[in-house]
Amino acid sequence: MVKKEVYILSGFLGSGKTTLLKHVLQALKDENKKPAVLMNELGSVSIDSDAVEEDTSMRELLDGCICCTISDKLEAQLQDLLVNEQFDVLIIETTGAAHPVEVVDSILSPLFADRFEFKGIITVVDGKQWKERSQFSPSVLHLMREQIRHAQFIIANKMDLLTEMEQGMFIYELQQLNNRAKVYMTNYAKVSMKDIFSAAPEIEMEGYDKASIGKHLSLQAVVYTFKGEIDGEEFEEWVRKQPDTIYRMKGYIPLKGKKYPAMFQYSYGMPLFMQADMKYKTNFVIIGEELSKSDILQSLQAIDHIQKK
Ligand SMILES: Nc1nc2c(ncn2[C@@H]2O[C@H](COP(=O)(O)OP(=O)(O)OP(=O)(O)O)[C@@H](O)[C@H]2O)c(=O)[nH]1
Repeated sequence: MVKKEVYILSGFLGSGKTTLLKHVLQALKDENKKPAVLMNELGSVSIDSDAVEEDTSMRELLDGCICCTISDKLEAQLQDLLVNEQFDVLIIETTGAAHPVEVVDSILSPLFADRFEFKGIITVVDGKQWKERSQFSPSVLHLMREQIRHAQFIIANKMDLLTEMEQGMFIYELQQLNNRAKVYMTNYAKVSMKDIFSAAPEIEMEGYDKASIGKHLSLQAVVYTFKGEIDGEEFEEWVRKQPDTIYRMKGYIPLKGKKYPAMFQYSYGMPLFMQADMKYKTNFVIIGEELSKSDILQSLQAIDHIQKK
């Protein structure tokens, strides 16, 4: 089955994400590719959905930020799109207050490992907002930096509102934060999408045991598929031993004595087990920075007790 390409549009409130979305949709149509859009708004009413024409499949996640309150709903929406809609490329526009890595995390969910091909995060930065960033709180500043840091493509937008000197400074500062991303200077987010579409996919998840996020992304994903049974205590011990550069783990763990594999969630130090009510594939995804893939796979193999017949 051909995997569907996924792009995440990120960027702080008002930076120009919806403006960019319109260009992206037009460019996809010009290439005869059918887009689908998933939009997330903090409020309970969507304001931007008018940007999407009626012939494009769209789902909306309202009243919450993808990253915290409704990540389960996001997965349900992704399932719904896969089952009910025909499309080639999925664009996820996140709320300006979202951390993009949390969204990548859902795309990399074990549920979708063989359906989606993650192509990258496109972050829009408002040059004027950036210039005046000292007015923002430390946590907002942190979020803006994170959105820039994790992008594969940076749209340095609203250049019309900056002098040439300021533009130079802006690009320099963006590159200080992320020198791996491609940076485009734009007015009204007008960028050649051909360049972005033709870039290599960021994460390949073929064969489940092989997942590498592209050379220029600091995040990595490792995927393991359990083949035998897992002892709960051994697994907890394994989790405790992992480095704190692991931000996220998620998957279905075939615990000894349980009918179905249990759903395991871990984010920023907090582990959580949930009973599943059906048999999911026992894929387990680990996302972080500076991970040793071989150590992770070997240590998981060591607690994966495959029954000998
Ligand atoms: N001057 C100027 N205005 C721009 C530019 N790009 C976008 N805008 C305007 O900035 C405003 C916000 O743009 P949007 O595309 O709605 O931004 P957004 O990131 O989707 O906003 P949220 O959904 O609130 O996060 C709109 O009024 C745009 O017309 C630009 O390059 N220059």
